[in-house]
This record gives sequence, structure tokens and C-alpha cells, in this order.
Amino acid sequence: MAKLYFYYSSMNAGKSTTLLQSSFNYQERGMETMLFTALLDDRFGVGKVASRIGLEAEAHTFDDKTDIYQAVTNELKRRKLNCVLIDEAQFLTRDQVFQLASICDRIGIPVLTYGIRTDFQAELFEGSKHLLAIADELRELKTICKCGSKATMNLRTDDKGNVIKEGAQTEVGGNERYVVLCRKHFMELAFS
Ligand SMILES: Nc1ncnc2c1ncn2[C@@H]1O[C@H](COP(=O)(O)OP(=O)(O)O)[C@@H](O)[C@H]1O
Ligand SMILES: Cc1cn([C@H]2C[C@H](O)[C@@H](COP(=O)(O)O)O2)c(=O)[nH]c1=O
Ligand SMILES: [Zn+2]
Repeated sequence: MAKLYFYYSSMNAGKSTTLLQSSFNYQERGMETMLFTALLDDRFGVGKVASRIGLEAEAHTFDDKTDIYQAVTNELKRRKLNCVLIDEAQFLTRDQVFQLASICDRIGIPVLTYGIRTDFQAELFEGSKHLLAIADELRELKTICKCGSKATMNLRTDDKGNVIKEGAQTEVGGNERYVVLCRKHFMELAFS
């Protein structure tokens, strides 16, 4: 049975790096992969999965209207596929998470998704919520807070480092807008 995996973490924990390594592992064994990332995440260029350590690869993009099951079905008319890999999976809709489950269950291709669990207000993203609900395998990737504990939370800041407590859930950015923290240090700053 092909499985749906959700690799989740705070930001900057190596998700994109791990995705690129997994894709490379398939390819070096002569297998083929299809990569997706969110259209709205243009930090490293649109349609690119890039890790902060320099690895990168071209990817198909998804927005909330993309039918990922259909996109995979269309790709299968052109070439074989052994694995589908999705970066920025927090931005998937519920329907898209269910499409990924169908890719596993009906087509028989494993799907590896990578995303952050919660937003700057400690709320689940839609994609993460439904992946936590229905993925076959949940794997946490880890990075560390300034105190040395595991960082599970993402604090939003402005460009001067002031904490931002209100705002839209989606705001693309990196180290200039977000700081990863353990829950204790996040709570002290985000809910004080
Ligand atoms: N210039 C750098 N050189 C080496 N490692 C780095 C550099 N910048 C960031 N990193 C490391 O890369 C990792 C982040 O990788 P990335 O795959 O982009 O994470 P994510 O997708 O989870 O945000 C972190 O472990 C971070 O410490
Ligand atoms: C916490 C939080 C994050 N985002 C955005 C910021 C980045 O563009 C991505 C996460 O990127 P990474 O690959 O994990 O480094 O998500 C957001 O829109 N809203 C938030 O609350
Ligand atoms: Zn801490």
C-alpha cells in the first residue's frame, strides 16, 4: 500500500532539504518524482523548491484551485512516477489533502508532504490540520530554540524584531520575519 507521509516542523528545520534529498534518492535509483510547491511562496523564485543550504529543484506549483490528483494523472500520461513530493504543505486545502490520499490509495504512488504545523498565533494551518488527521505516517523534523530545547513554534516579527501578534495567517517570509522558538519562549512573547 502506498502511504501518505506528513513531515512537519517549525520553520527552518530542514524540510526542503529533506524533500530534495528524498527526491534525489529516488532519482539515483532510476525512479521518477514529481515535485510541487506553493505558488505564493516566491522566496527563492516561483516554482522552485530551495533549501537554505543551497540545494534546489524545479517544481510544479499549486494554489487553492489546483487539482493535484488531476495534475498527477496528466503527468502519468507522459512518464512513470514513483513518488510525489509536496513542499509548503501547510498551504494545501482540505480537498487537496484528500486528493493526495487518493493518489496513494487509487493510483498507488507514495506522497511525501512537508510543512509547518502551526502559524504565528499557534493555530493549525488548513493543510497541516488535515494531514495530521489522515496521513499514514507523521514524522517530526526538529530544530532548536535559542535555549537549546526543541523549537516547535514560529514567532512573527517586523523588520526591527518587534513581535507581531495580529494579522493575516499567510505572510511569506524567512528569518527576517519569523523566529523559531520552544513553546515556553513562544508563549512568553506571543501571548504576553
Ligand atoms: N548558510 C547556511 N549554511 C548551512 N546551513 C544553513 C545555512 N542557512 C541555514 N542553514 C540550515 O539549513 C536548515 C534549514 O533548511 P531548510 O530545508 O531551508 O528548512 P525548512 O524547509 O524547514 O525551512 C537549518 O538547519 C539551518 O540551520
Ligand atoms: C509561521 C507562519 C509562516 N508562514 C509562511 C512563511 C514561509 O513563507 C512559510 C514557511 O516556510 P518554511 O519552508 O517552513 O521555511 O510559511 C505564514 O504564511 N504564516 C505563518 O504564520
Ligand atoms: Zn526556548
